[in-house]
Amino acid sequence: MRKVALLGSTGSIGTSTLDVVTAHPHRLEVTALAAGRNRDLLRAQCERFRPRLVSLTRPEDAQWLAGQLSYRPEILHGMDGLRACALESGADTLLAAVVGAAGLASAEAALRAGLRVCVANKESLVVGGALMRQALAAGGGELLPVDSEHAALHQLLAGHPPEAVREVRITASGGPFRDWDRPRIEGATIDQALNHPTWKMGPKITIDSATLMNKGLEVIEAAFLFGLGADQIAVTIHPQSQVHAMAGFHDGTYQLQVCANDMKLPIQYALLYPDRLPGPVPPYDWEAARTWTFEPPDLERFPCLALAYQALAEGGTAPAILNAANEVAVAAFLEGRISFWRIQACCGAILSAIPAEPAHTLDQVMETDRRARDAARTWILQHTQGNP
Ligand SMILES: NC(=O)C1=CN([C@@H]2O[C@H](COP(=O)(O)OP(=O)(O)OC[C@H]3O[C@@H](n4cnc5c(N)ncnc54)[C@H](OP(=O)(O)O)[C@@H]3O)[C@@H](O)[C@H]2O)C=CC1
Ligand SMILES: CC(=O)[C@@H](O)[C@H](O)COP(=O)(O)O
Ligand SMILES: [Mn+2]
Repeated sequence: MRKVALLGSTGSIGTSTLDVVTAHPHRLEVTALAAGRNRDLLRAQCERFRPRLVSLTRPEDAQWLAGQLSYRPEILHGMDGLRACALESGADTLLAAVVGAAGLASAEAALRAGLRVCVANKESLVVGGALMRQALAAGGGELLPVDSEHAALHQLLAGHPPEAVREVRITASGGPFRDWDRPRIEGATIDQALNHPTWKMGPKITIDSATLMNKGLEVIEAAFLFGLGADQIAVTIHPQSQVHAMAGFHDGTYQLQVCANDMKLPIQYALLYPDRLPGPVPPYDWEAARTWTFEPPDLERFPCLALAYQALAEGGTAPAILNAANEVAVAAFLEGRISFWRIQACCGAILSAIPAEPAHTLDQVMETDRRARDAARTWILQHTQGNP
């Protein structure tokens, strides 16, 4: 029986993870659940899964929850609560599904403690990828990707020596603006940007998909997960989201990974690895007629992808700087404070303004994250007085 601490249980990945757990009652058990502010959903999840440790962001919500439950788990809050859920619930597995850099410290701590860490929270690898790998080496546990493209690569690269691989390709749907011209993209509304063509996800990653920053973050994520250089990781636009990644070998051939666009598949892959069991998603329907198309990305209309390659090439804290600027800019866009096009402008400005340094410690990386967030907030104030 695998004992799972689930951080980010109230989100899109979190709820899909609980569907996977429900489908495998003899293999998976929840020992801890952590959420941000959605206390009503967390309360229902607690009654259903009875974790012994629970956490919410705010102390007042933790106190509220304590008065609501029909049993008495330990209820904590804040970053300490996330960390305790990872380390002190008796879990041997962490499913890291918090959104943003807020998920880094708990994922790193779980790796250092030797857990199996299943990472959906790509920002933790972008911000602290080198530190996560050090923690993995020190703890002797496992790091398994949940992001669909990286779970696909994990499957494709298994059994191939690194020297056999010429390149990997991750696919991108292209987002809702794939065939829009630049003036139209510049003025895109919040609702238009949240209208993802193929995946139902949380708001932050959905905006990242619309700018293609999601694919940029995923290029950096792949570099840390698989020890690849920027020149070995390419992006192909595939609007149907059925092929998730490709491995290209030196003889010129490719292997592709195909499955339905349902995150329960990579979640189950990571939780049950190496076992492959029937789960909540039916086998792929090859009897249905399909058309798959592939095209290169357009960096002029989607400059965030180029910024991510730039940050990966600079190395050190550059990916953390880019991620912090992006988190601030996406939040500002979702609050109607900046236009869609300013997301990339803000990210580019902050990446250029703050010099990258070698990333030695978690504290140093988080301090860089704080500085970059402050700089992004200032940039937004300076560039948007009365004009998003
Ligand atoms: N959704 C998807 O299909 C995919 C997502 N990912 C990645 O997985 C991660 C989660 O994405 P997704 O599920 O879509 O996002 P959601 O916005 O749907 O969920 C985010 C979760 O994180 C919680 N949370 C946010 N901030 C904190 C915090 N400071 N402390 C504790 N919990 C917090 C939220 O709690 P609450 O809602 O209670 O406030 C919620 O449970 C992201 O990094 C994303 O990039 C990767 C591939 C696919
Ligand atoms: C499901 C998943 O892994 C997401 O990261 C997805 O890839 C987002 O869609 P885009 O391909 O549009 O970025
Ligand atoms: Mn993905």
